[in-house]
Amino acid sequence: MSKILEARSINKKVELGKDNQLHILKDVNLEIEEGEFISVMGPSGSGKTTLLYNVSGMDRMTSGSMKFKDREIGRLKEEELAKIRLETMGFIFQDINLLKNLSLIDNVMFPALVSKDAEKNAVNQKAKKLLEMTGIEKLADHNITQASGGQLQRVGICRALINDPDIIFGDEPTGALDSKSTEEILSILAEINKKGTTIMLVTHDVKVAVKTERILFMVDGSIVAQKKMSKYDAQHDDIKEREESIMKWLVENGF
Ligand SMILES: Nc1ncnc2c1ncn2[C@@H]1O[C@H](COP(=O)(O)OP(=O)(O)OP(=O)(O)O)[C@@H](O)[C@H]1O
Repeated sequence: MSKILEARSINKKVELGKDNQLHILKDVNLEIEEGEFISVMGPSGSGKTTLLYNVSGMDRMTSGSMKFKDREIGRLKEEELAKIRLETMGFIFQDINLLKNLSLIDNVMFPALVSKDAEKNAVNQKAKKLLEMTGIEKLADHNITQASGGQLQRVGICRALINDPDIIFGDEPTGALDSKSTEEILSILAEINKKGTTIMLVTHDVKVAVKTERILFMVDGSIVAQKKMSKYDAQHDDIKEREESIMKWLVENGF
C-alpha cells in the first residue's frame, strides 16, 4: 500500500485579536494509506473539523508539511489547490449545500461541468449511474424540496463521486440523519471504499466509527490515540462486540 496523504507537524493558529491567538492544531502528524476507511472522533472543539479542512486543503495550515499523493500541497496557490480538490477529492457535509435552483441530477453533475472540458452527455450518463447506485434514480429530476434528508445526502455522495475522487472527506455526513438512513449511507460509503476510494470521516457517532478500520482520537488539537481494526465485514464481524471495544477504548482515552 502507498500513502495517499502525509501530514507532518501541522499547526493551525487563528488570530482572534490583539495578543489573542487560538492554537487549534498542535504539531499533528497523520498518514493515510490508499484505500483506508478512517474516522476521527473526540470531544467537541478538539479540532476534528479543522484537521479535516487542513489535510484536504480547504483551509490553510499555519505551519507544517502536507503531502497528497507525494505532492506537497501546503503552499500551493489557491487555484492549483482548488483544481486538486475538484479533480481528486470529494466532500460530504452534514449540511449538504445543494443548489436550490438545480434538479438533483444537475446538482450531481455540477462539479464535473465546472471542471475541465467535460462532455455533458457523458457526465449525465455517469450521474444517472451514481443515482442508480445510491437507489435514488427516480428522483433525478426532482428539486431539493422533494427529497428527504437521507435522499439528499445520497445526492451529496453522488456529487462527491462525480469526478472519481481518490479520497472522500466527510464532516458528520450522517449527523442529521435517522438511524435507518445512517446505516444506508454507511453501506454506500463502505461499497465505495471497497472499490478503492479512501475515506476520512469526522464523527461523534460510534455507529459510524464502528464501520471504519481506524479511529483517530483527538483532544485539544492533537491526535492522542488511534485504534486500528480490520475492515468491517458485515458477514463475519460481531458489530456489538466491535462497538463495545470502541466504547471501552474511548473511555480509556478519557472520552
Ligand atoms: N476560524 C476560526 N476562528 C476562531 N476559532 C475557530 C476557527 N475555527 C475553529 N475554531 C475553534 O477551534 C476549535 C476547534 O474547532 P473544530 O470545529 O475543529 O472542532 P471539532 O472537534 O470539529 O468540534 P465539533 O465536534 O463541535 O464540531 C473550537 O474551539 C472552534 O471554536
